Amino acid sequence: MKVIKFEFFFCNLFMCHQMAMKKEAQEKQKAEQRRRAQAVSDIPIIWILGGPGCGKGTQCAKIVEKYGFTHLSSGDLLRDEVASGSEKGRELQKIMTSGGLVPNAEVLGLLNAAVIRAKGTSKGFLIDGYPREKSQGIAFEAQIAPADLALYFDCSEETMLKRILARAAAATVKRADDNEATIRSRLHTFKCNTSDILELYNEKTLTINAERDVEIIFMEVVEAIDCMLQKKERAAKVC
Ligand SMILES: Nc1ncnc2c1ncn2[C@@H]1O[C@H](COP(=O)(O)OP(=O)(O)O)[C@@H](O)[C@H]1O
Repeated sequence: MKVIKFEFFFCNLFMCHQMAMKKEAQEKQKAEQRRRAQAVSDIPIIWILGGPGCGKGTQCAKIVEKYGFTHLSSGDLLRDEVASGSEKGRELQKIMTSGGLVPNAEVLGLLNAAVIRAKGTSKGFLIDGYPREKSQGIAFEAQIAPADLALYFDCSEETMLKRILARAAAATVKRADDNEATIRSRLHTFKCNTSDILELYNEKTLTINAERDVEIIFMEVVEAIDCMLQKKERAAKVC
């Protein structure tokens, strides 16, 4: 009887110890996440939203030229993974050529790694093509850092379709997803998720009419970024 009690006591002690260790590891992980988020949140983060062919790429190039920000395109990061020829890349390619969304864990992992690589020298991040779903935005802000601004390039479906078809016809290197069926599917995926994102991030989103001249659109972009940078600077002084 005594032996059983003794064993029971040690078994409980062992379990308590295991639980305490697990809790400690979880706390450490949370603290590390907070530390990383703090380090990144000093750097401006801008989400670039809009459907395929809305002109995000053109505006991102102009923003990089003016502000020297780091441009991270989720589509480019995924295409790099596909080009690496890995098993994971082959899986991703299947989803991408269907016009659907790849699992967020993959995209966020690639973005997170790219942010970590660049954060020591970056003046700001342009996160292009992300979030594509409300849940992606929530995961990004919890795991990387809050976004300071979202720019949504609003464009009609006909214009986007026309632009991508024209771009595909002129391109020397064809993208596997630039055929009419996949473009329609990409437009559909975009349409299904965007209103939820705009609703959740309404306060930090500027909707820009992307059917106009590139330079006129860029003037609006610059105004929004300058305003955000001033706000961030003022907030840093108060802290
Ligand atoms: N944030 C994301 N979440 C899930 N899938 C993504 C994301 N970004 C890109 N992708 C995948 O990569 C494909 C190409 O993305 P992208 O180059 O941004 O093209 P698009 O011109 O359609 O915006 C998308 O159709 C999708 O399959």
